Amino acid sequence: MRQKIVAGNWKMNCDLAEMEELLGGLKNKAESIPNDVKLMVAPSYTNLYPAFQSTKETPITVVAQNMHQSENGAFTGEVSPSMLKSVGVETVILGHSERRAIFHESDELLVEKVNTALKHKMNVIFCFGEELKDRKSEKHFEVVKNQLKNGLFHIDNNAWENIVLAYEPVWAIGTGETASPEQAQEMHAEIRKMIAEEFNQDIADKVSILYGGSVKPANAKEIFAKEDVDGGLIGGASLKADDFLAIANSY
Ligand SMILES: O=C[C@H](O)COP(=O)(O)O
Repeated sequence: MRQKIVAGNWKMNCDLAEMEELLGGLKNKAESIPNDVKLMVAPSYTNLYPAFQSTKETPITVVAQNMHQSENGAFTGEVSPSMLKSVGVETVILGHSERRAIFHESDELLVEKVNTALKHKMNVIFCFGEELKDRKSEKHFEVVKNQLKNGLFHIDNNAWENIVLAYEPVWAIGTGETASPEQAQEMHAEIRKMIAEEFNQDIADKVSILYGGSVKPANAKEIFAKEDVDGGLIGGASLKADDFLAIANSY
């Protein structure tokens, strides 16, 4: 049975007071979500420790949106894996399309980040997804395969225990345009096939694959109903407690 996950990526939103209000709304009703759904939130760096403290006795897991690939050193503005772990964070999102596009994170850099995270026994939510031009030219499977091959498929078989995948077609992120449940299912099934070919069927069957891109209370149920979709990585809709909980309750 694969772990179902609904994760909120809060991106560069919420100052401390706003986050506390949002977390308060989630904590009030977090017990209402199905037991087999793991609820995660990814606040900004400055809010990680207060979020961790505030959710200690709740089913909510706090994760980081990014981290540096080095342990420490002269990297102004960066945060290392041990810094994250020291404030209670065990999971990090890597490879988000905004990191790739705006901050020029390459596959090579992601290999380093993945290795560092695994070395520190952290869990990784590895994001990838094609752009609109790739889908229009029917290169979406190829693009996704290359992102996985070049950024993630170097890991050992046993490292898969610490990996969650998040397929996020760039054209669906923050645009209001969602991949159809069929498009999501088609890609997720293909990803599992790629993993079975490169690793083995058992790994492919066990890894959770989340869908991300304009998931909302109105469309979550249909998307989550698909066989190979194991949850969602939610941006905009995770910033409203009721919407985020409604998405988690769509299972
Ligand atoms: O990490 C989350 C994704 O970028 C999806 O964002 P969105 O739900 O606002 O489209």
